[in-house]
Amino acid sequence: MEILHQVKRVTDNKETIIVTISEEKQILYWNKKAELIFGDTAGMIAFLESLHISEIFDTVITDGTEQSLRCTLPNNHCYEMFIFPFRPAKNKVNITILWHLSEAWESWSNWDENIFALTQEIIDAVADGIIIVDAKGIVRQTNKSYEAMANIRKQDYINVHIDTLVENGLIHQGLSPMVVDRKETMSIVDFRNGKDMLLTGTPVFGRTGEVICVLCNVRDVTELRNLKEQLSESKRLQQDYLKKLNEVMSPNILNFHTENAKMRHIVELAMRVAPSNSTILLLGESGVGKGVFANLIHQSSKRNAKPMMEINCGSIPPNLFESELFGYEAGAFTGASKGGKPGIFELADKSTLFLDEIGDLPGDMQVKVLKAIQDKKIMRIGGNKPIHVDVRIIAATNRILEDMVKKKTFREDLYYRLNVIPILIPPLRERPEDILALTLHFIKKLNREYSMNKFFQPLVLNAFLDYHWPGNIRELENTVERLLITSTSSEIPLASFYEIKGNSGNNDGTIAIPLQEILDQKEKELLLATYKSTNSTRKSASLLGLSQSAFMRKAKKHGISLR
Ligand SMILES: Nc1ncnc2c1ncn2[C@@H]1O[C@H](COP(=O)(O)OP(=O)(O)OP(=O)(O)O)[C@@H](O)[C@H]1O
Repeated sequence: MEILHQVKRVTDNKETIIVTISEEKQILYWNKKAELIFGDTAGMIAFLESLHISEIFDTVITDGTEQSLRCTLPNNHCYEMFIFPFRPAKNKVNITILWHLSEAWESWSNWDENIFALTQEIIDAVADGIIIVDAKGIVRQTNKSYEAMANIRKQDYINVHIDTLVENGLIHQGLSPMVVDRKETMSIVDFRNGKDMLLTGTPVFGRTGEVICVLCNVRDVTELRNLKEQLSESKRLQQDYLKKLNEVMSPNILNFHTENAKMRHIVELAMRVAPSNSTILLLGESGVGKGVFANLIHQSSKRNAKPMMEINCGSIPPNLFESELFGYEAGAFTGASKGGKPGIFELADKSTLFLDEIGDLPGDMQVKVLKAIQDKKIMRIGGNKPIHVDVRIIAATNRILEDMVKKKTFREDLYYRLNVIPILIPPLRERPEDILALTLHFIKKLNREYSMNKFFQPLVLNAFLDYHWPGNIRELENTVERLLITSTSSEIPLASFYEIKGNSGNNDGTIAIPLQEILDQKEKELLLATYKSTNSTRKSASLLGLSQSAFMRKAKKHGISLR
């Protein structure tokens, strides 16, 4: 006993806690530090029981070996606990327990207080959260930003082991043990206090290369994640949009072709407005592709599950207008069909109604169409209850509606109703790239349709580029078709183009027909005419003063088929 009291005297001045307990779990003595931390013997016994100490005691007594474990004492500091047997007499075993503050803490607590306070001030001034964990996994320092971010009380964290924080649900996973393990900077994203926190742990090395502590930098990335999600959402939309745009730019979809930059911008605009319900007014000369555009917009809209309804206001007899637009009830007039008939407005419900040649809409119909668009309701002829219609309007005209408004032939109020998003499609002569692209497209298409393999001589393409195409794409398409179908040879010469378009096709007279081409054409005509009349290559050759083989060679060159 005397020896123990001497030990006590020595250890009273130290950080070490020392307690000796009899086999019957009577506390035989403790040092000052133990008293300070546990308060009274009941507190100490309760603490030991919480560690299931009886089992450990049994092992120590029966095996006679020392046991050690790590635990957090009521002062919230982490200690190494050593339990070993002490035999004061034969057949008597007491248990001695020593608690040492963990080494890492010792090195921390050995810091000069002023330096420690200075570090605290520095990390408090940082906007990111900072949390310093020693190599054993015990939280040593936190800064104000971290406390605010994680909504914690400093005392719940400081000197508490990371595992205890995980157990208490204060954090989900500990980063610092992984950093200590791998000795390298690591990051994790943890969800704490309703926020996404990006934790980056950097190991701090001591002079001998051992990890002293881990400096964790914590950043609230909730906003960043939201922005990232928004960004990826907008990227997705952009991808969709680009995909759609590529689809429409690709020659196969809706047969829409363009190589012209201005047209591409117009298509982009059309794609942007397509998903909305806004009314669109397509303007441009006849044959520029207003109908194709209307289709394109409808196909790219949310209404594309139903087909687009189309009416050409320039081709409906005035007396049929109202019934075509709004329909009629059974028996509304003589000749009305029995069951009545829905008009195009009703048929276009939940879809798009394309009002082509809107400038040709008669005055009385202008009022009714305006009312239908405004009220989103129509009344069948002979009907007495309005019918709700959900219709997106696309109107088109090659007329200058402003002039018509000025001349009072087109209602101003209807004009403004329709002119919500005007899209002006330029004439073909203003987009030479399209003349070429469309010509080649139509040649390809017709060759495929008619199983032919015909082509234009390069000069024909030049002439196409020089021609002013008053009828725009429609005229171009018809011209290509006529040239291909009527030509007897596979190679279409310039002369054929002039036959259709006349020399006026050469707008400024700068393209002259090359002599060789005229001669070729004439030679071909002569060969054909002679062969048709004689039906014999030998006779034709002799009439033309050629050898038979020369005649055959020339006929082949001109694509004349010889039976
Ligand atoms: N970009 C294009 N790619 C391929 N073909 C096109 C294109 N634009 C128009 N066309 C073709 O040109 C012809 C005329 O087009 P569309 O009927 O759409 O012109 P429009 O401007 O509506 O004419 P109008 O004012 O006379 O009604 C159609 O055969 C159409 O298929």
